[in-house]
Amino acid sequence: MPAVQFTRRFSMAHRLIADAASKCAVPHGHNEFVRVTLEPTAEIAFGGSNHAASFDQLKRRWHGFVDRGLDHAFQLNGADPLLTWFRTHEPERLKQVLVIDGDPTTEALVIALWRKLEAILAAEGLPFRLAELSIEETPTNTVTARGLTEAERAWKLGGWCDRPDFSINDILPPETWS
Ligand SMILES: Nc1nc2c(c(=O)[nH]1)N=C([C@H](O)[C@H](O)COP(=O)(O)OP(=O)(O)OP(=O)(O)O)CN2
Repeated sequence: MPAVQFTRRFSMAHRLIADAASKCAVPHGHNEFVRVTLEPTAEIAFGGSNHAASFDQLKRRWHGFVDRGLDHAFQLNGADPLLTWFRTHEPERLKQVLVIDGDPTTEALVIALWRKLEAILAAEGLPFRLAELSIEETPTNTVTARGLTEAERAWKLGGWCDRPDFSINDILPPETWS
């Protein structure tokens, strides 16, 4: 059955602190693209709508998350002292701070977004499975997943990854998640 593919652009900043000598330990940003491929798990209503779900149904919550959660978020390692700085001095900006267990690499974000989109598809009852998700970090660097391993699913990346809402960390209370 034909698969559908959607692409959304977002701006982000991050820094990678595991290697203190890396140029990426300094906060820097990218304009990125997230591309997802969804395969229908239900029959297309041939001769009727001729689709298993409209593009609007498929994209509404996912692109809502990209636009309202991911776009212009600062992605930080949960152990990064900058997180403490934001908690202490600019708590009002925490809604734009994405927190990951370990460095916020593009690989980690691909796994986090895979889990987020699966949660959204389940919550929306959409008859589709996620077949591929890729993030173009720069014009020369793209990271792609075509499924998750058991370890990637079990990784305690952050509870927000498995919630079908717009949250990007577990610091703020539930009333801020949508
Ligand atoms: N495995 C990973 N390595 C790196 C990541 C990552 O997400 N996963 N991210 C970075 C930095 O974000 C960095 O900004 C990108 O690094 P780099 O490839 O050096 O970027 P350039 O645009 O300079 O790449 P060129 O292809 O050389 O133009 C680093 N590493």
